[in-house]
Amino acid sequence: MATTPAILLENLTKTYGGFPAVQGLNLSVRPGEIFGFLGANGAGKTTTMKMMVGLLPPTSGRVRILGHDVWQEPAKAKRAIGYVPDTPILHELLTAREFLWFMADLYGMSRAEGKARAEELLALMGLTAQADRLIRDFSLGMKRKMAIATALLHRPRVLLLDEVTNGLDARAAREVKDLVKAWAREGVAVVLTTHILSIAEELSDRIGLIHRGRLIANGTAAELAEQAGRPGASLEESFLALTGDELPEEADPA
Ligand SMILES: Nc1ncnc2c1ncn2[C@@H]1O[C@H](COP(=O)(O)OP(=O)(O)OP(=O)(O)O)[C@@H](O)[C@H]1O
Repeated sequence: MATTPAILLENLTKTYGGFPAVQGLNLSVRPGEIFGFLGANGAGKTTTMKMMVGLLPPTSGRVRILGHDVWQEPAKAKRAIGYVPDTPILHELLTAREFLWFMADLYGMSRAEGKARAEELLALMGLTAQADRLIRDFSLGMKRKMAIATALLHRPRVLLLDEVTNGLDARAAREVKDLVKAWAREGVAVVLTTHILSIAEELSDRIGLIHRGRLIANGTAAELAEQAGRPGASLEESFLALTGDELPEEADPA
């Protein structure tokens, strides 16, 4: 029997006042798979991510997380999702530790479980020494690490990471990339957007290219080069060729 996809997008469409930001997206991501979602500025990546998390209602189409429709069964779907937004939203007047306790409470974790998980994640993100400082006084990178820790509190099976290495120094970025690989090995499905093509190339099992709201290519970096008509090309060359002015046919959903 085929495994239920971790993430399934069916004909997902979003129109902002007549402007088609995302058009008829079909995509399936397996448990344990890392899917890199690439596209130029304004291509529709963040809009798609927000629809996947249930923050933005689609104009049409649907999103299923482990078989649960994000809009019909929001509690079941959202319990499976960890989301790191491109702009982390944190409670600036709480300390790092307090914020994680607060979020654990919102997830319905017991106080003991929440506290233990908070300590584990503070240590994982290298924030233990800063745990009693106000988030307001954190650097951009430290705030990003807090957003990652928060997304992991409830041990999600699906991780949606929007520009997750933004603001991280080289060592922290390396650590986060290694963590993403380790989570995928444990069966977590990961979708990540990034403008850094080397990150997409290193981490992704499969890469999807969104251009003007449409998924125009989908496959490994080598397959994208084939789809661009340039076998052996680098991901950068394929990206530039595929997102040039001529619109290729829409990619097959995987
Ligand atoms: N709330 C909104 N109202 C109107 N248009 C919007 C809104 N949010 C996004 N858009 C438009 O939808 C398109 C897709 O935007 P989106 O933020 O999804 O792009 P993106 O691929 O994430 O871009 P970037 O790489 O620059 O973050 C853009 O043309 C943008 O201007």
